[in-house]
Amino acid sequence: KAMGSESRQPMASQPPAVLIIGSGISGIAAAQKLYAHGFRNLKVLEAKGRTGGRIWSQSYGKGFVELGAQWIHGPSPGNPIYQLALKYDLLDPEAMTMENQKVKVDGHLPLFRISYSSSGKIVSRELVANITELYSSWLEQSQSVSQKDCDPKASVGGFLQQKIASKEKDWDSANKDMKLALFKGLLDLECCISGTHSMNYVALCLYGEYTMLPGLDCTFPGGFESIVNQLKSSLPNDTILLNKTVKTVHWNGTFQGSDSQMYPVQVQCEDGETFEADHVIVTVSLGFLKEKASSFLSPALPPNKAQAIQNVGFGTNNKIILEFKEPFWDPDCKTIQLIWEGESPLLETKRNMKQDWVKKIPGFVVLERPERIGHMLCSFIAGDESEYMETLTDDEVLSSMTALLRQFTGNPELPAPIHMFRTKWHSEPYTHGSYSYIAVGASGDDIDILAQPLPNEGAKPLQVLFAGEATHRSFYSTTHGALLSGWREAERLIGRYQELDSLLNKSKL
Ligand SMILES: Cc1cc2nc3c(=O)[nH]c(=O)nc-3n(C[C@H](O)[C@H](O)[C@H](O)COP(=O)(O)OP(=O)(O)OC[C@H]3O[C@@H](n4cnc5c(N)ncnc54)[C@H](O)[C@@H]3O)c2cc1C
Repeated sequence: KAMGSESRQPMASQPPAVLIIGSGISGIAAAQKLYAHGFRNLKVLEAKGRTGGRIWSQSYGKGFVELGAQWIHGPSPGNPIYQLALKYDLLDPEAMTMENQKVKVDGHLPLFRISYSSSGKIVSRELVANITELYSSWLEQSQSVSQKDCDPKASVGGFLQQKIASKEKDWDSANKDMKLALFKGLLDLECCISGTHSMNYVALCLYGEYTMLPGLDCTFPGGFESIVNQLKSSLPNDTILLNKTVKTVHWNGTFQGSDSQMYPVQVQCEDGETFEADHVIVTVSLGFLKEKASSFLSPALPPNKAQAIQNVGFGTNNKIILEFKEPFWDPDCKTIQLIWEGESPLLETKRNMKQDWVKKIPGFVVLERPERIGHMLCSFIAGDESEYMETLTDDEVLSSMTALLRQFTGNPELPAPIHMFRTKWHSEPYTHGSYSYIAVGASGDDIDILAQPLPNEGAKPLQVLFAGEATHRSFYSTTHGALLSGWREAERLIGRYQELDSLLNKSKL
């Protein structure tokens, strides 16, 4: 008998077979919730040799270096990652205080602790503070643009450029160039936050759809992966199959399983192994779907879903993490800003990638817990320059970064870093970028369409379900959005079987 049909057996006598593709936080969260609700015929198929996906904590020294997600964004009661981290006691005491949870950041950029210019000078703190304040207020305005009066072709970059251009006229020539360079750096930083090449790609009308939670961002002393490991520990050991790359999800079919039962879905792996199932939850990244959607599902996705995959944006943000024998920054310094003189957000500059890719780096974050991991600076770089950086050798990146720091600190003798980590999220074939954003031309509905299961109705509904950060309308691009999307799809299945079980019980009365 085909499983998943209206007449299927209740859970207790015939557990539905559920496959989850991907062991990132969304896949693990879906598995954990389903297992907790009695789903015992459950497998997670993961292409890589590790779980966690874009949560990737590399053990180093006596601590961890985060190659993927780093901060709990908005650690407060509304953030499920934070709530779980509290439950499992995974945070430092200061991250658990009420004061921390109440801080309202509202997208305001923290002021960089020290700002160097490309001519090796320290830029006045007052100037940096003024420009950062102005920029943050415009950014806040861009988040509250009314959708009703908004031109659908407008971008956040365009909105900010207009604001800058309108102020530029009043600036005297003495520090006009420095102000423009400061704005350019802040826009480059915004590209890292949004995971895009240019803020001109990010839709203005929907910028406010992303919901920012209160709370001062915090990190996991035992690595972000400690939360994945906690959730994973509730599953039997043989639930997650690593190095199991899914090639095609065949749905709307009739496939015989090894138990001789018939199933509507068959998942075919790259190594030739097949798995039959009643339901598959696809949690692969939007980057992977953009690349592979046409062959990943058979029959192909309905046109509205294929279009939504194209419409929603997905870009690259990478980290370059440098370890120094001794810090050249002050003990209380948490961030270092780089300001490229001569750059302007109002000029479209043609880049010579080989020499100019570093110009996209807005600065550094000083990594916490140096007593465990050494003296580390982490820089971020987004967009085409970031993807170009991935093509360079480690030696090339390291020597460019050393030269960059020597130039900006004005110290040609600055010792070179002793170690470097850098990510290549665009070249990762099972991620193909970093995270999603709402691109110009997309609508919030596109995200909802991405999340819609297939088919939605009929005799065998919910064969293919979709989770992952890009399917969460207000928390896309984050770990909490990913987690909630996994729970959402698990609950969709749980609800379905509760309905069927109650129908069956009624018919027995
Ligand atoms: C550099 C960087 C910094 C970030 N910083 C933060 C941060 O500070 N805070 C925050 O909240 N978020 C941050 N994020 C975003 C966050 O990491 C992601 O939103 C979240 O981890 C995504 O989880 P997911 O389960 O949706 O996807 P993933 O973690 O990508 O999981 C999908 C899984 O599917 C697997 N897969 C793909 N294709 C196949 C296939 N064909 N067969 C089998 N398996 C497959 C992948 O290998 C992967 O393990 C950051 C991301 C990056 C890249």
